[in-house]
Order: sequence, then structure tokens, then C-alpha cells
Amino acid sequence: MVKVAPSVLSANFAELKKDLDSIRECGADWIHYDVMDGHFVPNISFGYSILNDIAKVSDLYLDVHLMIEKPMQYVDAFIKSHASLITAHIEAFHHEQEVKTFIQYVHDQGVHVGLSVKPDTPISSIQQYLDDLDLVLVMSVEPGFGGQTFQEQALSKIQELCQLKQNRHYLIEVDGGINATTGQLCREAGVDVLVAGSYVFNAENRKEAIDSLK
Ligand SMILES: O=C(CO)[C@H](O)[C@H](O)COP(=O)(O)O
Ligand SMILES: [Co+2]
Repeated sequence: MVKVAPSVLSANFAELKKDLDSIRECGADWIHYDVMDGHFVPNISFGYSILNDIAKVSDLYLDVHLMIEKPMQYVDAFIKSHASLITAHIEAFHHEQEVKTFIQYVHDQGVHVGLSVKPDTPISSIQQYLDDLDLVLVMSVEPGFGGQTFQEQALSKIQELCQLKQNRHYLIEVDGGINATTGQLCREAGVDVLVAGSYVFNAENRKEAIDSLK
């Protein structure tokens, strides 16, 4: 069965604990934590200190999605703040060695590591790293905002990642515009983890929304 990772980008931060408890009771598997720096994407969200607070009150797996220009500069802070998985964008790195250092560093701290691709970035850009990844995050919207429309080219990337998987262990995650309809398309394509922000947090019945994704 797929895992569902509600994105707290769409939570009510004035009532964050209540929202975290609610999604856990409604069947969420992971918490997806979107970090935006106003440079890599044209939006600012939150940093590592709120992650640290979340880790104190939730035992769910903390899936950190870094949409920032300098992942290596902040990776330690997110590790210390109890990230379970740290995913950075391949577009944020300038050299192959930077990517390798990032992957090795995160693994050496005992934390899972992922790479993400924007809608227009091909899977070939990360192919050489697949052996070492715990997760590949396929963006199905331009990163930066919740509530956008799913872009269908994500489906062929999910299928491509399934074909490339062979003996590799990475999970395939998709993020952006996920609802019951697009979630089903992604499941049929072979996805392992569905991120859903607005669909889950804005639902009248969050349990029904999460169930409809599984
Ligand atoms: O990374 C993201 C945006 O950059 C979010 O995880 C994503 O947009 C989730 O929101 P929604 O499900 O509302 O599209
Ligand atoms: Co995200």
C-alpha cells in the first residue's frame, strides 16, 4: 500500500499540534515538511526550529523537502532537528561532487536521503546517484506553492523510475496537486509515497481524504 505524507505547508500553524494529531488519527504515514528560502523558489515557508518542535510532539516519520539554494549549508540543522529523511533538489547543486558530498554526509549521520526533480528536469539528471538514494521525489507542480494543478509528465517519470529500480531500494514519491484522481494515476504508475497538502488539510473529512489516496 502507498504511504500518504500530508504537507504541513497547508496546515494551520496557529493550531499546528491539533492539525498534527488530526492527520495522525486519520491515517497519515509521514509528515511532509516543505522548506522554502525565497531564492530557490519564490516563496518563504519555515526553517528547522519548527521541525524540532514538531519532532517533540509527533512520532511520525519526518520527510523534509528542501527547496533552498544551499542545501549543504543547512543540512546539519535539519539533521539535529530530527529529520528522518532529507531531500534536496538536483537543480540546487552546481557540481557532481556537491551532490555526492550531500548524499554521503546525510547517510553518515544515519538519516535517509533523497533527490528531487522539478517538472522540466529529466530523471537522467539523477540517474548516476540512484544506487545511493533512499527516495526520489518527482515534483508534479513547479515547487513553491501548495494548491497547484497536477502536471501529467510526472506519471512517465514515475514509470521510468520503476523501470530503473531493479535491485535498488529507493522509494518513489510524488508531490503537487495530489487528490483522489491524480493519486490513483500515480499509484497505477507505481508510486510509493503520495504527498498531499491542500487536499488533506482542506478536506471536510481528513480520514476520507487520506483513505481515498491509499
Ligand atoms: O513541495 C510543495 C510545493 O512546492 C508541496 O509539498 C506541495 O505543493 C503540496 O501541496 P498540494 O498538495 O496542495 O499541491
Ligand atoms: Co513538498
